Amino acid sequence: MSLLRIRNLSVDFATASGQFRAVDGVDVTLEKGELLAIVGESGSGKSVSMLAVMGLLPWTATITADEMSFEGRDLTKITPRERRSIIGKDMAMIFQEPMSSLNPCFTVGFQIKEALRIHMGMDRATRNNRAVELFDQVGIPDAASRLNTFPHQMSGGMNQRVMIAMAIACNPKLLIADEPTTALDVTIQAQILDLLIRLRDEQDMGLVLITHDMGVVAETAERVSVQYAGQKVEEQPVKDLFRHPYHPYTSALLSALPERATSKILPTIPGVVPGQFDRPQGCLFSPRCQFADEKCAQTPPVPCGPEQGRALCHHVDAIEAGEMA
Ligand SMILES: Nc1ncnc2c1ncn2[C@@H]1O[C@H](COP(=O)(O)OP(=O)(O)OP(=O)(O)O)[C@@H](O)[C@H]1O
Repeated sequence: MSLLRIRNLSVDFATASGQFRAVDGVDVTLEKGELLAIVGESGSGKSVSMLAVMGLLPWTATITADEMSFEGRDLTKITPRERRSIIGKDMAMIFQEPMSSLNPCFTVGFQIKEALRIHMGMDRATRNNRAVELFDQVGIPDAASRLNTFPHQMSGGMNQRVMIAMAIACNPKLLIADEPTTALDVTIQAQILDLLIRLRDEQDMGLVLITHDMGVVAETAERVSVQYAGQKVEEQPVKDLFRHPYHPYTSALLSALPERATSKILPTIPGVVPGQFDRPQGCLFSPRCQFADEKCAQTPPVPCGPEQGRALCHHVDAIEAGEMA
């Protein structure tokens, strides 16, 4: 039984200017202890798909899925009470901006102990000991006295460690990290990623890492799912994806990596991810794809087989054969 299994997930938002499909038929499978990276540019629906799993989307969102299960439990059918007992305990999520996720009015110690009180039912002394232990575990120096500080008295990196400590406080089986290092400087980024991977190894939890950074993916993940405009366009083990991407969007993302650059100017992908009003009729990547033809513009593609990374493209074979150059 998979830890997380999602089939054909779609999310539509009701907006002042009509319905907007932010996630379109996405599948995600995660096994116990596995590290899956979800990559894609801003606006590709990475966060919304995981917020749907966590039940954290606003009322304007309509979620549909053929299956959305956690350890075999159907997340679409559980009561709000059951959901509250799972979220923050068995399933936890950390966000990009620690300062906007922590409550500025309470000390970080109060916030972590509150999670331990509600989910683990620990008494005051046990909560305090566990909070110190967690701060030590995530590398916060002088843990006991740090419990009494407010978020604004700590650096961004330390606050992100507090967020991680809170997320792992109840030994979650699944941790979703939504661009956990984007707001941090490069040296701290590496420390936070190392910390997440170490915790994954120690606690054997499933980890979903949402990022737009292919460099981070190369260093951390085991499997990669590439999302574009709300759709999954390719999925492969990380080594295979870097060696042989099948979807032109994946190839373009990889070509934009500085270490793969063949000239002084890094290649970019022209244009932007389509929004509510400029969604193409056929392949959503077609307006930006160098291989797109009339068929791509008119007809939505269906995914290829697993041997071709389930690439959502009409021309995988022809591109490989060099017929579309
Ligand atoms: N509450 C909302 N109402 C309407 N549209 C929304 C809402 N939340 C997100 N969206 C839209 O859904 C799309 C996908 O957003 P999402 O945040 O999942 O993208 P992302 O791939 O995670 O990007 P980023 O890297 O910037 O977080 C975007 O076009 C966004 O504007």
